[in-house]
Amino acid sequence: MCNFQLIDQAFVTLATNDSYAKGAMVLAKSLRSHSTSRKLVALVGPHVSEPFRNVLSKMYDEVHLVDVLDSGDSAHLALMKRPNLGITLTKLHCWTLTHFSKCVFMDADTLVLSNVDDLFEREELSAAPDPGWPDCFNSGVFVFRPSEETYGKLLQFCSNTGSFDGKLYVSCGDQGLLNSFFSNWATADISKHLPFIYNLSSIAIYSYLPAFKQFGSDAKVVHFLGQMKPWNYSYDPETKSVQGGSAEHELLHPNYLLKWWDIFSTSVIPLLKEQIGDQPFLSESHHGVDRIQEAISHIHMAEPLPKPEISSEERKQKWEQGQADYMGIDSFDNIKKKLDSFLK
Ligand SMILES: O=c1ccn([C@@H]2O[C@H](COP(=O)(O)OP(=O)(O)O[C@H]3O[C@H](CO)[C@@H](O)[C@H](O)[C@H]3O)[C@@H](O)[C@H]2O)c(=O)[nH]1
Ligand SMILES: [Mn+2]
Repeated sequence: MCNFQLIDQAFVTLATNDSYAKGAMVLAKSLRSHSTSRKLVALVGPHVSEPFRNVLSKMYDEVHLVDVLDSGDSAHLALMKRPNLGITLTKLHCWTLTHFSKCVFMDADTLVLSNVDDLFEREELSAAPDPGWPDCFNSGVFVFRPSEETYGKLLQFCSNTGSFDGKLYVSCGDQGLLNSFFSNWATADISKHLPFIYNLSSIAIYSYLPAFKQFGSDAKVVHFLGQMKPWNYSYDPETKSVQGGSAEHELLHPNYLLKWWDIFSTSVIPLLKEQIGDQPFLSESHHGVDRIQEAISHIHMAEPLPKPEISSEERKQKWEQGQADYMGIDSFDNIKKKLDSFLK
């Protein structure tokens, strides 16, 4: 393969805040340690703090600030019509990276377990099936060709779709949007179906354990899909153990969660320390809102904070976005209880 092709192609990710930026850092490190020959590009939103941006700049070949509110293009217009499209529109910006001929988008909550440069042999739009509805692709890993024309069409599609039904408050994830846009993915061309091992989501481990036991060791990319992200847990580097979930996190993420934390603590924390000095990086609870929650929980001493109640409509929406609360209300035990009550 000639050199030109290598610098002409890139892995692209997105982070709109410091938490997802941590994910992007681990992703970059995992791509590099499996010797990718492609460029690494991060799209960041304006809420990513400067120290985090600096670290991203060290790990990525290019870091692009995407401020949809400030873009002055049709993305801005689409946002005016549908305010909940913020992060989705930021993700769509990857199509504007036209100095590359082909790219692979990877969610910031993915982790590479072996070299996946062969993905660049695929065409737009290649992706793996979504575990929840396999006739849809999961938009956590996909191959695409940057193009102003496609970008324009996507924005057009985005601002038109849904506007006729007046439900402007309904949040619109990029996955639904991309599946509607690339609507013949399920049937048109099997070469655009990536094997599931290129986007193994934790939810599949949970729903088809025997298959995971058989094929899990072939996984090339793991995707921490859902509400609990690796950075929401805490880590003890002495014992190399992860805390914060219930026993089910063992089932949900097995060793992948440990792998994520191992990379984060050995390769990312030192870079963050250079920027912001010593901080308790081994747990998210020391940042922002969580810090306040932590302070309150100290006042109540040993009493754990009750989880905020969520309405069944909100819960349904979260399920629809692939964000079931597996550690809490949607735990295996609770689901089993519900099923048992139906079967009685
Ligand atoms: O506040 C946010 C939220 C998301 N992201 C980025 O957007 C991606 C998708 O969000 P994520 O929380 O990873 O969603 P998932 O839990 O993976 O859920 C699903 O639903 C999303 C919305 O449709 C799709 O983007 C995902 O690919 C799909 O797996 C992230 O990885 C980040 O790259 C941010 O930068 N900031
Ligand atoms: Mn994801």
